[in-house]
Amino acid sequence: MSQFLPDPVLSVRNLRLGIGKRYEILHGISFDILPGETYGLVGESGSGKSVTGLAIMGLLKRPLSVTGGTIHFQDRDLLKMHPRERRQLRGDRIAMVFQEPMTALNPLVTIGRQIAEMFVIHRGMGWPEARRKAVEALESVRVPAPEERAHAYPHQLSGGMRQRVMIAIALACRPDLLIADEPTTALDVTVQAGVLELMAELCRAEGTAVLLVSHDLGVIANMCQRVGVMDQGRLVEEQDTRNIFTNPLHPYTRGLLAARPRLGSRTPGQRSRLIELDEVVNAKDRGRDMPTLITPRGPQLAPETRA
Ligand SMILES: Nc1ncnc2c1ncn2[C@@H]1O[C@H](COP(=O)(O)OP(=O)(O)OP(=O)(O)O)[C@@H](O)[C@H]1O
Repeated sequence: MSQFLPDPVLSVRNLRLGIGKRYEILHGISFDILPGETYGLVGESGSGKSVTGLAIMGLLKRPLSVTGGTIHFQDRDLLKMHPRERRQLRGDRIAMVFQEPMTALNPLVTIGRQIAEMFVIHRGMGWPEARRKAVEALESVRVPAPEERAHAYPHQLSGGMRQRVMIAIALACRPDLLIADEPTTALDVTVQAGVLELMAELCRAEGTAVLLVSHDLGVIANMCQRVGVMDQGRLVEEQDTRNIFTNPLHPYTRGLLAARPRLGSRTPGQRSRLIELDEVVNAKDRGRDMPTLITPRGPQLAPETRA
């Protein structure tokens, strides 16, 4: 790294994933994330964004496995770590927010207890103190009446509230890296912006680096300083976010931008919530606060738009 840049919190080099040796899914991708930076991974469905996040977390499931490359987290090679050490790191220094909180939360355990568990497991607190911290954590993600809500089960909350709980769990131990995989895709468009803004605000306050996986260029434009574009298991372009929208270099990126949904194609209800990407980029250029832009699930590229 240059002498002007801090050491990356995460450094992925030539990462390969496959099903056995025969079928390769990631063909050697490399990227760094700096402390406090939000780095976006964008690409159409099946391009390999989620498996990249899962590989970093050490949560790949068979038949998928890492077949080559390195993943360094604060100078430690995650792939060479003992599984026990890696488990300790997970939830503590590296945390993840998934797309669908219902699959990540335990339906049989109150949300207060699920948050408190983080403090018990990773901070060695007793339950009474951990419960108090859990209520504070609910307060920090702006869940109303946190004392009462701590006794609720996941199914008793709305989708937006459940995602806030997921964020509270993920950020409980103030991780250095948060992996957020389509954190708002399952939510109503009206709820998405609030949850994203909250996540950004909390991460900014703690200096947490974020790997944001999204198919949604609007979300990437709003949230990320740099972006990597994935296509069929390859990172085909990496740029500062503003440049990727004003000067996309790779034909695939140009296709992705050209295929983004336009305002004219939306329903009137959605239109009132949406602002064109160009407006976001222009706002960035003028150095004023960015308008909020959220788009529904992204387009699939037609084969002719590929490189
Ligand atoms: N458990 C699995 N077994 C076999 N192949 C898998 C498995 N999980 C993912 N894949 C394959 O890996 C590739 C990348 O999938 P991945 O889920 O990372 O894509 P993505 O870019 O995150 O897409 P999406 O936005 O739809 O989640 C796809 O070809 C997918 O079919």
